[in-house]
Amino acid sequence: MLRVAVPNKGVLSEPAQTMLAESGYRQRRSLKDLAVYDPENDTEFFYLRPRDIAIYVAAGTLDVGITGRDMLLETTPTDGAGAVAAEVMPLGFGRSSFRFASPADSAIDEVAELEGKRIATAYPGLLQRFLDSTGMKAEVVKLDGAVETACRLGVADAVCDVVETGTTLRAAGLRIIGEPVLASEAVLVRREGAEEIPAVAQLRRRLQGVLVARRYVMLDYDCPNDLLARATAITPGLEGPTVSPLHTPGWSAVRAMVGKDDTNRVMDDLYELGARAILVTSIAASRI
Ligand SMILES: Nc1ncnc2c1ncn2[C@@H]1O[C@H](COP(=O)(O)OP(=O)(O)OP(=O)(O)O)[C@@H](O)[C@H]1O
Ligand SMILES: O=P(O)(O)OC[C@H]1O[C@H](OP(=O)(O)OP(=O)(O)O)[C@H](O)[C@@H]1O
Ligand SMILES: [Mg+2]
Repeated sequence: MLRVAVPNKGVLSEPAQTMLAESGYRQRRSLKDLAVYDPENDTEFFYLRPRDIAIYVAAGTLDVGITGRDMLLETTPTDGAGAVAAEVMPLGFGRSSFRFASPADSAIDEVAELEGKRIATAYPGLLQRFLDSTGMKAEVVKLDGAVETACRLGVADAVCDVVETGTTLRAAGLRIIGEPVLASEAVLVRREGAEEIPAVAQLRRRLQGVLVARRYVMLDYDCPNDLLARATAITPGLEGPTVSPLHTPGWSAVRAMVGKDDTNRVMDDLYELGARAILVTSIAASRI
């Protein structure tokens, strides 16, 4: 049986469950469910705090888990002793960055000026690792959340926190300083060195299938044969586009996968070239 850890709360919880459901796994019906068994896939899902997930996976009590890259690194010991969890694949949601910010009216506007200052964070391990790697000395003030308020209340001179839109920072009168310490997103984690088992390989393929279905669309168009070489250079597809003859002599039908973000540019380019009947359809699921 495969045992999988899923975030039970927070911003990662719902998208993680949606992705697993789209991958064909049964998910919990009620927010109160602590675990769910999916008999069809012989897989049990455990709903745990994202901060704890890498710990269960490193211990080997659960085979794989979904958590944030920042949470994984925060809970990974750096002393080299004992088993650790490692990132297997990024999952494309829960994107955020971990970065420094200081009060907009303060004199601290560069990372180097944090030397000797008090920095509040809910990720003391990540912050300490950054300080050690740069040789900076600063006092790490460990908080549990709502870190943005720490400067206003006088317990810190700056913060190092999770930023997505920056709304929370701005509302607290803070401004970003320096480059991100880490770019994070939800990731699938597995015990480092664990042997590959078929159930994990299947889960990975299914998650990859959802990622592809989300990132690509299917593009169909009709193209005069003398333009085929140029048209298929615009839509190379993954392995290569499917080209079939149209009933009308001198024309072909072309089918290729295209990155979702590129769809309109590609359609414009094809139309200008002379392709017609350009249609886009979404992909519901895939195995690549
Ligand atoms: N606004 C956000 N947008 C995207 N990802 C975020 C956002 N806030 C947090 N995250 C990510 O979600 C993960 C877990 O954060 P979450 O807020 O769920 O846990 P927490 O802060 O430890 O717990 P809680 O907020 O329940 O006290 C982290 O990997 C973090 O990078
Ligand atoms: O840049 P933004 O889009 O504003 O998002 C970032 C905020 O979201 C998270 O807070 P959360 O709601 O998890 O509260 P917490 O600080 O108590 O963890 C994070 O800790 C930031 O505070
Ligand atoms: Mg939070």
